[in-house]
Amino acid sequence: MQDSWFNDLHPKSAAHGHEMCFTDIARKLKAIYLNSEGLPQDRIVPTVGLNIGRIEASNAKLVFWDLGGQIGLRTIWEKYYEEAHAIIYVIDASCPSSFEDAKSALEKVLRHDDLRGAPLLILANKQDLPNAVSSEELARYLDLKELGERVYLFESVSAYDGKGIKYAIDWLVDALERSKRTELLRTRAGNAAAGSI
Ligand SMILES: Nc1nc2c(ncn2[C@@H]2O[C@H](COP(=O)(O)OP(=O)(O)OP(=O)(O)O)[C@@H](O)[C@H]2O)c(=O)[nH]1
Ligand SMILES: [Mg+2]
Repeated sequence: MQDSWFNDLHPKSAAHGHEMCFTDIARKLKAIYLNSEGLPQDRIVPTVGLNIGRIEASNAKLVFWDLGGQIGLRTIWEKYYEEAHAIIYVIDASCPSSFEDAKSALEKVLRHDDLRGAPLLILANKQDLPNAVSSEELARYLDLKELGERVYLFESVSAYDGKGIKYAIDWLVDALERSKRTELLRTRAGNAAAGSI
């Protein structure tokens, strides 16, 4: 899972959960939406703190909080939940031995009260590799019981060739626009701004 970000004219956020590869996805997003390459692939290292990325997609300004997926860093994630508008969770689809861990970490994310109603985008990354499983297969492997009423999408992507990324982000922008949580967080941000005048 990685992390993400959103803020539009009215603040919008997406927290991202991630299981490897979020940073490369963020790099690809910048390449697609900002015509900028970001860091070269060989300069991307495991994320320890927080990387912040900003893009504009479908007239929404998105702010991504990219968090490290290493086990020892996951306790940091929940500090970002309350203000996140959505969750992007990136899974290395070419590495089935990591799915069990990805599943239990994601279930914990989904059980957290502070993320209630946040749309969930699960990216089955590394589709450029021949052994990667599709988003449908990944959904079957994970067999998430915690989805409840949550709006979610499993999508096959590759941070290397860009496959699926634009579709996934367009879906997320649409989900955010329809989300009650977005409304709630915007109202809260508006009230906080008014209170500080
Ligand atoms: N083949 C392939 N490799 C990828 C892809 N995305 C990321 N990688 C590689 O996978 C490794 C991990 O990528 P990162 O983007 O650092 O993963 P991360 O999720 O940010 O990792 P943490 O920061 O530790 O949470 C790097 O060696 C990347 O080059 C992809 O779509 N295809
Ligand atoms: Mg990273």
